[in-house]
Amino acid sequence: MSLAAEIRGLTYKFPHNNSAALSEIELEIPWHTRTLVVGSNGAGKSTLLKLLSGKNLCLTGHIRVNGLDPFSPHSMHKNESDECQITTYLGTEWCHMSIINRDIGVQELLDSIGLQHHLERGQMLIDILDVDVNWRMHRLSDGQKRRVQLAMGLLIPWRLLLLDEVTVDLDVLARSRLLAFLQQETSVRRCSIVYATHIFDGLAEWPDKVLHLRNGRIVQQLSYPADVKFDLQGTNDGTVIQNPDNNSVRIGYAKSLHPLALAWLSTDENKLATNQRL
Ligand SMILES: Nc1ncnc2c1ncn2[C@@H]1O[C@H](COP(=O)(O)OP(=O)(O)OP(=O)(O)O)[C@@H](O)[C@H]1O
Repeated sequence: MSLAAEIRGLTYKFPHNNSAALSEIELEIPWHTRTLVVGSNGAGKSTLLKLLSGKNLCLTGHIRVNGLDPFSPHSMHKNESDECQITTYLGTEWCHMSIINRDIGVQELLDSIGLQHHLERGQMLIDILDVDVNWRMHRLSDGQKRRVQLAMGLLIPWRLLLLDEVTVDLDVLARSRLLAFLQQETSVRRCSIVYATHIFDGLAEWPDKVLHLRNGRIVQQLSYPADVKFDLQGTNDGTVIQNPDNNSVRIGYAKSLHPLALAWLSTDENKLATNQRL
């Protein structure tokens, strides 16, 4: 299988919603890559990740993850010859589930998902995320719960990891260690990551590709290093210069994707305002 994921001609509408949440999506995710999805609230990021994870059924278009339809029962379970599960989706809802917010220990939770079969990986995640296995879930802060979710969610290796804004309440140290771990994972084993976020700290050189979603459409895709250059010499703090002759951008001064996200979302807002006036 040459691609981790492939989407062709995907258009998706939620029931009782007249406008499409995603329109005419064409996307290829090669193995060993990290794709960052950028877009304003409601742009379609979560919908895209949920369709890739098989949580929602795609009726118009074609989605393959690891060569399989993510909605088919075959892709839900681990293949016996493969130690990995096909997709892991980690979203923000987990921390609010009542089953998590009760008097249960972290050790019990980790044991219940098979820590004993992944002891070395489990210990590494516990260290990276600074999780205390003696914690009781009902006494944890949001950020501590998030760390437990990530330690549990990443325990069993995956082929495609879908991260839906789940690093938002981590402290900077845990987030930075986690990003380094994820980068290492995609370089040492056959897997890829798609990560939707509004927080761009520490992400300047983390992705291989950045996708800009607007109103459910992919309006730009930048590949590293060809299309993204950081101008460390310039004095024009945070200016984004779009090359009119090709798909590339030059990001001024700050080695951060924050200026790029800001420029993209401001364009989206201006386009929306123009469309509303018409
Ligand atoms: N369950 C649902 N039923 C109907 N419409 C929905 C549903 N979930 C999302 N939508 C609509 O689909 C569009 C895309 O939503 P989505 O949640 O994918 O956006 P997002 O980019 O993840 O936004 P955010 O940054 O706010 O998380 C929005 O217009 C939203 O109103």
